[in-house]
Amino acid sequence: MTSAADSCRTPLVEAEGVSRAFRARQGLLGRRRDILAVREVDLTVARREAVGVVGESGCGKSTLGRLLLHLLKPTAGTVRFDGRTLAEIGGDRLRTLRRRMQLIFQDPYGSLDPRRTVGDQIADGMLIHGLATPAEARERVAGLLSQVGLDPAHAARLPHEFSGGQRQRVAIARALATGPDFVVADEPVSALDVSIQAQVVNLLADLRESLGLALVFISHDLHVVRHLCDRVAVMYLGRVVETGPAAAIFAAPAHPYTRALLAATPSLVRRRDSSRAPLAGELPSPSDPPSGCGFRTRCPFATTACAEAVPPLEAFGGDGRQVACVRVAEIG
Ligand SMILES: Nc1ncnc2c1ncn2[C@@H]1O[C@H](COP(=O)(O)OP(=O)(O)OP(=O)(O)O)[C@@H](O)[C@H]1O
Repeated sequence: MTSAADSCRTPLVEAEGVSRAFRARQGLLGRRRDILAVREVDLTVARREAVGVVGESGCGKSTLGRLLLHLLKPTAGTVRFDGRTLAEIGGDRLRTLRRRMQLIFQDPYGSLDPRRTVGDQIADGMLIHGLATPAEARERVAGLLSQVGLDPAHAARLPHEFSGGQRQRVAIARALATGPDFVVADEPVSALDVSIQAQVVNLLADLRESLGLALVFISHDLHVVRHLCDRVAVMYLGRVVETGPAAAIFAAPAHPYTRALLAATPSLVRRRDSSRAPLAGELPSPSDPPSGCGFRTRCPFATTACAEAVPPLEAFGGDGRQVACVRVAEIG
């Protein structure tokens, strides 16, 4: 049996060697091919920790988020939640764990039923999991709405009666209704007007703090990730190429891809830093990645050695970071 102290030390979520393949057609009439959307990813999320997952479109961020929540099954590797391997449990035990993990989507309108009141939709999780009677659920819905900054009297409204930012607040209230300790937020503000993105990000930051949530925050907005996250995992073609404390990575990115990604966000770049050139060239197809390091075809530092083997993620810099690049020590 594990003691309470052991259980606090165990990461809440642990992905080990996780991969996920999809069979997909290339173009309208093309052959079916396997796309390895996520490749041999190791990632841990501690209790109360916020981990940002960043990278270009198609690099596997959403797939990884769904694997961590067991909404998708890995084709290889394991995901553990609170010390238990999710693929090995089922039935009631999995349902009990499920209420502790929630997903917040990019598009709150798409994830809310347009014909049901927001109150009923927020109450669903509590009723399905038997956490409350209908009367208790109504009361808790009112509390959740005020917790996310909405008027509790608006529980009887339909989703279209809210603005985009308010709808995302409703989606957050719905995710919190089952009392999760792990939340994956997949681009939760990118569909919103820029003027209200910060309000929703601040709400997420406050809720994380007050409720002690572990959060995986998937985003291509590096400013938001820097503001919100303790740690970052940078993905390229399904693999994590750099991971470590957010402050260290944003101050001095080590992997050539992280450097390029940050260089593409001008206000994050120190002036006259010539080691960071923005990304050149096309993202290779995930169904036909380059041999060796996936980034080598766009990397200004690549040599023939980079084509030979996939570089492992290795400790670098002594600040808790890991980098998958055989040249990282040389390129300074
Ligand atoms: N259900 C699916 N069937 C086939 N291919 C898929 C499926 N889901 C994802 N993919 C492919 O897997 C790769 C990774 O997709 P994923 O959505 O995880 O990336 P992402 O980094 O979240 O992208 P974005 O930022 O655009 O959401 C892409 O090439 C995508 O086309």
